[in-house]
Amino acid sequence: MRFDVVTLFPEMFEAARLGVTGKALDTGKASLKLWNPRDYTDDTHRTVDDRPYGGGPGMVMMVEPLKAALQEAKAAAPGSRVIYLTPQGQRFDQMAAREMAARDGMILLAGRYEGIDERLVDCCVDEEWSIGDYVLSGGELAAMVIMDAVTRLLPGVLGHEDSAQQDSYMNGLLDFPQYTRPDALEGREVPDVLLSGNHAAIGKWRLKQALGRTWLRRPDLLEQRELSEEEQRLLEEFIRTHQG
Ligand SMILES: NC(=O)c1ccc(N[C@@H]2CC[C@@H](O)C2)nc1
Repeated sequence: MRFDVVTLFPEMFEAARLGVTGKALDTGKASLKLWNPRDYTDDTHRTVDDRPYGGGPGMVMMVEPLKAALQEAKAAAPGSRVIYLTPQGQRFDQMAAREMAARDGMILLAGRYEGIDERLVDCCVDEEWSIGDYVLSGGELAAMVIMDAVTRLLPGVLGHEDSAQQDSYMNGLLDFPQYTRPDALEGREVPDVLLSGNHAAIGKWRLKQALGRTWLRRPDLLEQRELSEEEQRLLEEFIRTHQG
């Protein structure tokens, strides 16, 4: 997976070199190259933004430096589509992460200020994506969210292969509760089943908890998900005990 990012703040992406994403970069499962539009200016002030036509607050990123940076990135990553991070984009979710993880790479365009000149979107952007209905001061954090969600799905990146599969949203349910040592803490105990070593019972308990939590917190997710006979029974059991 090749990530190319067009950004005025390449230093922000040092964060991607930590943790699971850092390991993916170190082992070559992913690569990251940063392209700064400021390096593609030709004036002494290295100008990348200007005032908006039609007036209004703030500044807009100019086409030429962005286009020049994008063209270099495209030459270096010919098969990669250009993704612009923006609240106007389609909503990113786990399904989109799975689809993107199958690609060879992507070029992520992170804007700043009030946004980018629309003619850059028209000429050079293939897809617009949003990580949620809120405004950020730049597209960089949205780009890193997508990079993280995609990288952890790449084969061999997560220590335990099926832990990505177990993740909430991978099977359309929220995650079951997790516990680790000590087994008793200020009178709060770890559920006995988890200490039993009975893996069938543990699996059933976890599925029941995932179903129950989804029912309690995100009933909308349940509506979109077919339940098997066993899942339906486990959920009904959860609801009965939940209602006391
Ligand atoms: N919700 C999101 O994914 C998102 C993406 C980008 C963003 N802000 C940038 C700054 C200027 C313009 O390029 C857009 N805010 C929110």
